[in-house]
Amino acid sequence: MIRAGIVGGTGYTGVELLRLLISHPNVEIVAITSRTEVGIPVSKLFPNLRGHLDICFTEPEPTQLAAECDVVFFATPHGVAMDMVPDLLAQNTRVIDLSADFRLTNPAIWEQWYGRPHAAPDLLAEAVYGLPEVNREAIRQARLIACPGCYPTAVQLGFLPLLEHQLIDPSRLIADAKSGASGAGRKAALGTLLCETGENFKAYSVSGHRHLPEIIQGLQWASRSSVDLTFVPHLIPMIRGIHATLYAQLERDEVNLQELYEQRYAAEPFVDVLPPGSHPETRSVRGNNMCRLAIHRPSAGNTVIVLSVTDNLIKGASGQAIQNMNIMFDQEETCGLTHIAVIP
Ligand SMILES: NC(=O)C1=CN([C@@H]2O[C@H](COP(=O)(O)OP(=O)(O)OC[C@H]3O[C@@H](n4cnc5c(N)ncnc54)[C@H](OP(=O)(O)O)[C@@H]3O)[C@@H](O)[C@H]2O)C=CC1
Ligand SMILES: CC(=O)N[C@@H](CCC(=O)OP(=O)(O)O)C(=O)O
Repeated sequence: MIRAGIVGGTGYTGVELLRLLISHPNVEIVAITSRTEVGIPVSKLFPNLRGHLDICFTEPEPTQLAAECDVVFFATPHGVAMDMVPDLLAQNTRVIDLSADFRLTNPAIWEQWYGRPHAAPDLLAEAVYGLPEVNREAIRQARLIACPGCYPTAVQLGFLPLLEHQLIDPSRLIADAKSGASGAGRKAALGTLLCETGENFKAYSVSGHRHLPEIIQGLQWASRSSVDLTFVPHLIPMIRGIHATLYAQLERDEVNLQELYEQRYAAEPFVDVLPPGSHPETRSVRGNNMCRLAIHRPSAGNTVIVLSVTDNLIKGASGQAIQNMNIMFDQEETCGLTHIAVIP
């Protein structure tokens, strides 16, 4: 059995980790932390877990977690994991961080976007970016995984095949992305109140979102050249789901793009390339770990449009984290992740 702990168990990615890990046959959840709910049974806060998990929240304490756990998931805001991870690694506990603390390899860029110096810059070179479709072999050996952000997952999976084959102009990429409100987490915030998000639609952080450097870093690894991206996130009045519409300009058109995508992702259990002419829907991935893609080339012109949908809390966060754990601990990669999306 893999003994798993979760730091930040009262948030949305935390409760998704719990829901998914409970149905994993080879995982025992041994610790779940909260600073505010210590001693409270998990099922009191999350009624969906009643009858499935009988443990209480405890303080986030690295020595205790290291003693109890083979792997610790951080489902905490940025800036928390980087203070605790060195202690856990020193005691041979592996770490899967859902926050952005270890996603950017350059500490100066991290400081620029997250507004404080990085507390564990020595670990940035060791951390493995946890996008299995790119880094599977490195993930297998890793002690520390930096799970990709929700937007970066949807955008990178959509652009990768085009960039890996140098088919598009890497200086003219556009990602027009929409997210449900759970992407902002469970903390109380005016902007995610029902009366603020319902029957409303808006762009935000257009002049610069902290996912921009992360997406560019990943796309540059794929293209092995400099990349320029216009990234515009939007908040849509739904709870879960990301829909990214990606635009690129073809520079070579001898390749059948549908076949390229089908071949690139043929062996990937969680990337589904839809038939030509499809329009993927967020509800087709709601509650599951899939990224569904469709490729369009309007009027057979030079503009390629890729549509990419994920559930921000699953392939965009907790499901991808468990996919990484499965790879690290020699489990079947799909173990605990085979739920079918919920419609309606
Ligand atoms: N929501 C999403 O769609 C996605 C989120 N992420 C990332 O995952 C992480 C978690 O996100 P999400 O679940 O939405 O966030 P929430 O705000 O819903 O939950 C945050 C959790 O962290 C705990 N926490 C907050 N501060 C601290 C601290 N200083 N020390 C220890 N625990 C702390 C909180 O518990 P308590 O206050 O009880 O201690 C709470 O359980 C974030 O970094 C987020 O950016 C990544 C991809 C997608
Ligand atoms: C709708 C919404 O607010 N989404 C969040 C991003 C989601 C996320 O959690 O990304 P990180 O892991 O990088 O924090 C935002 O735009 O800040």
